[in-house]
Amino acid sequence: MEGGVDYLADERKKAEFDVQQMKIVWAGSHHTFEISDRISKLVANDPAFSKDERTMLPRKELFKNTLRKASYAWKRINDLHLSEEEASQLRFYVDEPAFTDLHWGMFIPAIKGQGTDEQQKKWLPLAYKMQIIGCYAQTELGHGSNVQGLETTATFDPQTDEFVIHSPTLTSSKWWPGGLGKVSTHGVVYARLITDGQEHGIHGFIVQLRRLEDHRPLPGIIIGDIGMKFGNGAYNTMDNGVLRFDHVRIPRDQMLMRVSQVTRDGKVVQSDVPRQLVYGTMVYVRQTIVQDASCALSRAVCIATRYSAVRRQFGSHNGGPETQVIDYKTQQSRLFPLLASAYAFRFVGEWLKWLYTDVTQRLQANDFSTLPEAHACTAGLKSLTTSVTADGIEECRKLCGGHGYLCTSGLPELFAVYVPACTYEGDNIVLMLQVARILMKTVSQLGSGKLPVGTMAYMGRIEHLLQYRCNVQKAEDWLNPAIVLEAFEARAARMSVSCAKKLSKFANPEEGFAELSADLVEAVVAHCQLIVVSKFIEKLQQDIPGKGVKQQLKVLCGVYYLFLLHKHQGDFLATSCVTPKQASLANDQLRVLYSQVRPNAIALVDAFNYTDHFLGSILGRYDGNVYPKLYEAAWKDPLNDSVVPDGYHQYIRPLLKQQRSAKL
Ligand SMILES: CCC/C=C/C(=O)SCCNC(=O)CCNC(=O)[C@H](O)C(C)(C)COP(=O)([O-])OP(=O)([O-])OC[C@H]1O[C@@H](n2cnc3c(N)ncnc32)[C@H](O)[C@@H]1OP(=O)([O-])[O-]
Ligand SMILES: Cc1cc2nc3c(=O)[nH]c(=O)nc-3n(C[C@H](O)[C@H](O)[C@H](O)COP(=O)(O)OP(=O)(O)OC[C@H]3O[C@@H](n4cnc5c(N)ncnc54)[C@H](O)[C@@H]3O)c2cc1C
Repeated sequence: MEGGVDYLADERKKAEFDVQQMKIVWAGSHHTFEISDRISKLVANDPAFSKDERTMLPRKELFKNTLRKASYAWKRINDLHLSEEEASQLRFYVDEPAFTDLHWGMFIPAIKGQGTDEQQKKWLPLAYKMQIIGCYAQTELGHGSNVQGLETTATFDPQTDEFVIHSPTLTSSKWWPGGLGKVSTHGVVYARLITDGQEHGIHGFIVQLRRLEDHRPLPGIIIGDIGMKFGNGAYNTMDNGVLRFDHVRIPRDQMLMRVSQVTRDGKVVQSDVPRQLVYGTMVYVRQTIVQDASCALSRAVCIATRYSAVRRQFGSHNGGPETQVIDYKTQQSRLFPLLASAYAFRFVGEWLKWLYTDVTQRLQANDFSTLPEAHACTAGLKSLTTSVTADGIEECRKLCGGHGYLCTSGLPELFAVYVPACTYEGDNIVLMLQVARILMKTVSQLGSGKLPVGTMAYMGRIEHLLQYRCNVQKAEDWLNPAIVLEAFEARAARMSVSCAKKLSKFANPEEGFAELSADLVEAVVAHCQLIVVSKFIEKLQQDIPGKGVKQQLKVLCGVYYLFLLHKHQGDFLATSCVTPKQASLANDQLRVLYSQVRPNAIALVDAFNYTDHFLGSILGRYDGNVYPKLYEAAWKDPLNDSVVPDGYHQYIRPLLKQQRSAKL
């Protein structure tokens, strides 16, 4: 502990639950806790992983530093014989976006999901040993969301048994892929398959981009970085790239052929797996993004909560200490719902990981029935959780007042790194509209006897949900999970049915869908919030050991759903799911829950088990020793290297002199 002082020690004494057990609940199991605890400390204690000056480095130095860290991380992974799980934790705690994220997170999964057994056998060992480094090259200058609109072509040449990869227009230049700009030797490149003059849609191809001998681009390839992105440090450690092909030839067996095959004579043969598997890597990554959302949000909340307990303003009586800002009800009403959301996203992320694993096992057994559910849940939850997290990080910055705006608070960089999550892996609105299509299809099939399944199963009780009347009489009734679930189900179902009714009035359904798309997005938000609420409630039905742990989670769950109910009162009232009186009782209960969170707030963020290295924030320091450290850090800024700044003689002195002579 810094100087032996723990400014948050009193706060920690107030905790009413077993923090160590909560750490295990947060991590998911003893096993994952043990690994993340050990690896996060290993990274934190290694000066080679220091991130002190990241926001002050010019781009070239910043990038070189990232290369150094990534190569050192790889060395540590090998020297210590880390398992795949430990290695991925190590990369996570190094906490610096790098080409390795795309290599392990998209290139390898794309080959695994879309390559045949033979292709996997050939490419995966090279990738696992990092003898080749790969990226995921899908998006182009002209098209990202509209994957079917990509323009890069892969034309089969039966003479040579090769594909010719070509960028026919400027807008067909690949644009954005991470790791592409300066590092990747290979890419899974998405292109329009053409055989015998006929188009066969978008497919993935493994294309070598750089020579393995000297890293120079292969003939016919133009490649580079797309330039600086938002924020200091932040995502600029990543070499998002541009790539153009001029009739580049690759062997036929480098088309990923699990979904469709091209034969020696140029025939396209469809496998019995659905075409949508070409989108499978995106489904995988969207699922991981939901888990990442809870990490990013919890990190911001940890900083804002600790600082809110350290910071005091106003309210001193008889010379006593001023009020800790965490005791202001307005501060609690902004902070505690975010704390509750971090826990809610953790549990829904855990569930989504289970769903994804289940779907993958079914796919391997040629059962494709749950693919639409996987698509709807990953797309919807990715959108919901990233939007709330991005806004939540910014709210945490405001909760930290002026000091939150300093880079040393860690919040500006966290925000800058995080916000593109609302765009990459599918723009959040575009993904919501995907879920809207599935919701509308589900509603339209309700009369056909086909019962909705999975997270849409509640729609099967549509008659009941349309008749539903909430019977909350007093504030505490809102603590009953069954009542809450029904209210959320009825709201989501009624909003979907209302959209479906309006849609049916349009002669052209596509026109109707476009016209009503803003309403549809609101219905999807209601549906996705229901999923998160229901998974939190399900979590509470499990056996959760540890003194007071389950009770704290019940309180957080209540904060999560009652905050949503309060924020979206308009929906609940407009659909007559609750009365104004019941909405007001919900808000009364919410205030009671805030006061129950208050004494446990610091312990609830300690349960994330983040090291000071990972948090990267003076305001969020474990010991709360904020002011001396802020003061100390200011003097490390390069601007303070000299007492008189560079430029004084050139600009300041003449200015002052001129004013002096004007006065005389
Ligand atoms: C981490 C940092 C790095 C970042 C990396 C990146 O960003 S990488 C780049 C990330 N880039 C992006 O994320 C791009 C975002 N854009 C897209 O994903 C697609 O272009 C689209 C989904 C918006 C439209 O697709 P489309 O033009 O094909 O048109 P359509 O809407 O007519 O759908 C046809 C059918 O397919 C179904 N279906 C759709 N997707 C999936 C799926 N994943 N799975 C299963 N199924 C899916 C859909 O439900 C429909 O089913 P139905 O009704 O026939 O039963
Ligand atoms: C940091 C970062 C990293 C990335 N990494 C990669 C990578 O590794 N590999 C890769 O291939 N790509 C990558 N991308 C690209 C990313 O996947 C795309 O930018 C993303 O899918 C959004 O597509 P877009 O840029 O075409 O947005 P656009 O679709 O042009 O979006 C612009 C606006 O139009 C709206 N809009 C678009 N279509 C519709 C519609 N049908 N209905 C209503 N509104 C609509 C959107 O909501 C948005 O407001 C990355 C992007 C970023 C920012």
